[in-house]
Amino acid sequence: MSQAGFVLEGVGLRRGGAPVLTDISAHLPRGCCTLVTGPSGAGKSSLLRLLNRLAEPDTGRILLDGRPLSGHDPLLLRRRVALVAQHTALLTDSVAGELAVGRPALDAVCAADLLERVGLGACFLSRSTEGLSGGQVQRLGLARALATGPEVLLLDEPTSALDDTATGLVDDLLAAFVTDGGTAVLVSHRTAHARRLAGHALVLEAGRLTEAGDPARLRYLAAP
Ligand SMILES: Nc1ncnc2c1ncn2[C@@H]1O[C@H](COP(=O)(O)OP(=O)(O)OP(=O)(O)O)[C@@H](O)[C@H]1O
Repeated sequence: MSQAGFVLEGVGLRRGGAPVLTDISAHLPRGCCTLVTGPSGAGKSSLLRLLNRLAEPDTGRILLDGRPLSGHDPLLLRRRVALVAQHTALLTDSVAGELAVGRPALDAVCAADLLERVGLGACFLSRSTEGLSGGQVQRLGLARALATGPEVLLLDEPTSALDDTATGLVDDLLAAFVTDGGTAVLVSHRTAHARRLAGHALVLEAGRLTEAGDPARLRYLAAP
């Protein structure tokens, strides 16, 4: 029987003539938050981009619920598997416009609710994107991803520009997303994330998978 969630089989990726990911085999279960951690440059963001076909592996393959990702239409896949990038690229000049990128038919009540959930508040709905702070743009990126109603959220350091209060709010939102049956893949350096959110963790070092399993048992996360 196929495994629910993502399965990576011998995945390799090269960039600029050098290996970025080498022979990664792993399971990222459905209905769970998987933390992807490891040192800077280990290949975490590159791995995330493979999961919604923003990049394609050079070797091996990735399955989602038993079906090769290469057989999924990339645009349809990205509605189900939404990426919140490390640095959100704004695509319009208004907050409402950004949310509509994710779901054009989004009504004002739902849009206001999304902004509340990420801690921006409904008052942001009438704002221009000009002048938003880094932390506000980061939360708008998360709201934009949630607007599509994704099954899977891919999150690349989603709280790197946030203070402790806003980080706690985003963590609560992610925990609720997973409790409601969603699947999350979270790239983070913060071990607090592992303790609070992750049911499973992968450690990448120099493009290789060096540990996988219960975050509480991983050597990398136990290091001071
Ligand atoms: N398009 C590219 N061309 C050349 N090298 C690349 C490209 N994309 C990624 N790399 C290299 O691949 C390696 C992994 O990058 P990646 O951004 O995936 O790491 P990361 O673990 O997410 O790092 P960080 O924690 O610093 O964000 C790095 O050495 C990076 O320079």
